[in-house]
Order: sequence, then C-alpha cells, then structure tokens
Amino acid sequence: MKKALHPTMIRQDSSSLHDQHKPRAKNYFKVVSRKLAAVFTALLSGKRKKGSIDVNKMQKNNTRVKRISFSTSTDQSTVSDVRSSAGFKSFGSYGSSSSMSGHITTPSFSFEDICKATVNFSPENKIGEGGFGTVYKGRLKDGSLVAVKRAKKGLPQQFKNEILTLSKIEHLNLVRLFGYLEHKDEQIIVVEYVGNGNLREHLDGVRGNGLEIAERLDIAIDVAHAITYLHTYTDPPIIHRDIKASNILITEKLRAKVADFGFARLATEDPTATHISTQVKGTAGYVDPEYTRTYQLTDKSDVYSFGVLLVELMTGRYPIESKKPVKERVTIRWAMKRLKEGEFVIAMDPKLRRSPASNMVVENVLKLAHQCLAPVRQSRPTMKKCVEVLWGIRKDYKDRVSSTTAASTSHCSANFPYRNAKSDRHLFGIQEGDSYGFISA
Ligand SMILES: Nc1ncnc2c1ncn2[C@@H]1O[C@H](COP(=O)(O)OP(=O)(O)OP(=O)(O)O)[C@@H](O)[C@H]1O
Repeated sequence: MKKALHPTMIRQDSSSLHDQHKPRAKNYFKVVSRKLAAVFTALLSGKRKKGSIDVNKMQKNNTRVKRISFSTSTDQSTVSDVRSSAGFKSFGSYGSSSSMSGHITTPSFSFEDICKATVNFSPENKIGEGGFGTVYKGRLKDGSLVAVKRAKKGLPQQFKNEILTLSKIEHLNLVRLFGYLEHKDEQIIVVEYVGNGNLREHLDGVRGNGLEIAERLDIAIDVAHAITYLHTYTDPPIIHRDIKASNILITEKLRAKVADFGFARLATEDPTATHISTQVKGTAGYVDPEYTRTYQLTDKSDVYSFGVLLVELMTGRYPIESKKPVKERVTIRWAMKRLKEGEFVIAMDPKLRRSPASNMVVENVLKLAHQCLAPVRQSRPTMKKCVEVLWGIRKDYKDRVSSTTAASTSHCSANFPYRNAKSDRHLFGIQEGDSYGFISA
C-alpha cells in the first residue's frame, strides 16, 4: 500500500539526538545482556520472572520514513518482560493478558515453512510495505492464511516491541500473533491475516465500495474497543503510539483490527507515575503535540491520535493535505473550525450520503474528536469514555433511521417497497465485535 510517499510522510533523522547516549551504550549492552541471560535462565527453569530491560537504551539510531522518532536525554522507558528469541516461537495458547501468562509452545514451523508459505517471499504475495519492512500473504501447511512481516535489517527494537506487545494481547479488534522467527539475520513475525486492506485504502476508494456512515461508526467503535483494551485491561497497560488509518486493517465484514505494534510501549507499573519519559515516535499529523513538546508519553497520546482518526473517518481527508489551500492543510484545524462555525457539513466526506441521521453522526463524532484533540491531555476523555460516547451516537443513529424507515414504510410502503440492504445490516442484530471483544482464554 506504500506505492508512493504521501504528503503526510516525513523523514526525520534522529542521529544527533541519539548521539548523546553513545558513551553509555557499552554499559547498557552489558547490563542488558546480563538481564537477558537472567530472564532466559528463568524461562528455562520454568519460573516466570519479571525482567526489567531498558530497551530504549538499547535502541540504535533510527531513521524512518513517515514516522517521527527523536529522543530525550531523560529517556527512562522500560519494558518489563522479554522472551527468548531463538528459533520459532508460537503462541498458540496463552492465558489472559492481565496475568501476562503467555507461554511459548514447541516450535511449530521453521524458516523453510515460512518460505514455502510465501513461495519464497514472492512479489505476488507482497501485501504491503511499511517502516518495519515488507508484509507478505502466506498459506501455512494446515491451509490457514497468515500475514508474514519480514523486518528490514537493523530494526531489532521494533521487532522486539512488536512481539513483546502482541504476545500479551488477545482481542477481536487487534491482530493476533501466531509466532515469530529469528533465522540468521532474518526477523519475521507471523500474524493473523486480515483480508480487506486497510482503512486508508477504503477511505481513498481504492478498496471496497466506499464506506457508509454506519460502517465508519462501527470501525471507530472497533478501534476504540481495541485501544480501551490496551489501556485498561492489559497489565501493565499498553500505549500503541501509532494509531493511524493505515494501521487499521479491515475485515471482509468491514470491521476493524488494529495492527502494527512496532512502537507500542508498556506503561509503567508504578501506580504513582503520571507518564513515561521517552522518545517521541509516531506518524506526522497523528502525534500528540503535548508529547512532542514534553517527551512525556501517556495513554492520552493515543486518545489524541484517535481524535485525528475520527476526523479522517468523517472527512475522508488525510491528516495533512499539503496540496490544499493553506487554511485546509491541517485537516483537524480546518474541520474543527467548520464545526465551531456550525458548518460541519462542509467538512463531511463528499463520498458520504447526506441525511439528517448521517449529518447527526458526523456532527457528534466531530464533537468527540474535538475533545480528544484537546491541547492539554487532562482535558481529553479516556478511551473508555470515547467508546461510551460512540455507542450513544450509534444508538441515536439507529433509532433515527428506524423511525424514518418506519414512517416512510407506513406512508408509502405500496409505492416504495425498496429497502437498502447495505444500510439495513447496521440496524438489526448484534454486530461482530460489538462487545469489548474479549476472547475467552
Ligand atoms: N495482518 C495483516 N493482514 C493483512 N494485511 C496486512 C497485515 N499487516 C499489515 N498489512 C498490510 O501491510 C501494510 C504495511 O503494514 P505495516 O504495519 O508494516 O506498515 P504501515 O503501518 O502501513 O507503515 P509504517 O510501518 O510506516 O507505519 C498495511 O498497511 C496493510 O495494508
């Protein structure tokens, strides 16, 4: 999907800021290898001991296209668990994320199996390319479809982040980890295949038949469920740090799964801590300005990015539209101004059908986005609150559409037997992933 660089893509070289860590690097590696050895020994002896590995201090200089990455000298981020990475590890069964009781089962397939599954990483099987590397579609021996993420060389940090995070989570609206593999200089992550492209492709109209307002609302709710789960129901909480439309994968039923945990962070286990001081990472246009200013990361940074995503869903525009007139270039600024001036319909994606019910959704979702985008994080709602607000909007929408449908049916059913099957599927019955999406362990 990364055929060409979009205006939102930026390149930021972080080397000069990282340089200040260099004199300490040798010591960190010593400390880290000691801790890795301890954790590995604990794993072998069957005891699960919480290690504390300062992974950001292990981080090499990282130049990324599109994503932001620069650091602060007070970087004290920690990741509280690590697993052995020798050979293929699969996470076929693991307990609840809150207990972090994931265990590594016997290796179930090898590098050769992955080569077979992807037909030697053939270009025909390539489904995407991102900062992490290339993503391939694969079919395993048992016939199941998987997405194989083949890391670019020299990104050990992101590889580790992604497997550490994915191994702790299980939720219908998050892509599921099947396993990972380190083979010579290859680093591979195998995850659930989500077959209907990503949200950005749907908004661009290069996938599917265009998303109706009810479908966009369901997608917003799915994403909100997923982030609520990460912030509230994992232990320690997880901050995704890269919520954006291209990381929202879409199923055949037009429901959403959040992917790409390369930048995710485990929040501190210290209940008195208000934030983590860490490198600023994310994608231009989505990153919380308070985080970029203070280097302080909290779950409210994800809330900010979610606010940007809501605006994107309602307007169809990219967060940064460099070809638009100056006043419209920063989409959130433009859309919030339209909202404030009572002209939110102007900001509404032209691909969306206008109706009192869909206008109501756009207005209320933009109002929620406004709260998520508050400059000061304390003023932003929690993700759980966002879910509740979105549920309310969906209920109002359904009520309004049902009453309109009932009125038009009673008045002109003989003349107007046509029903819109696509809209109807949002009015009746429970949708896949409507609950918080927990999968019982
Ligand atoms: N599990 C998956 N199932 C199906 N397609 C996937 C899967 N994971 C990724 N993709 C596709 O591959 C693309 C690239 O994914 P990846 O997470 O590596 O990068 P990205 O998020 O798009 O970009 P960046 O890494 O710069 O943020 C996705 O946008 C998506 O289209």
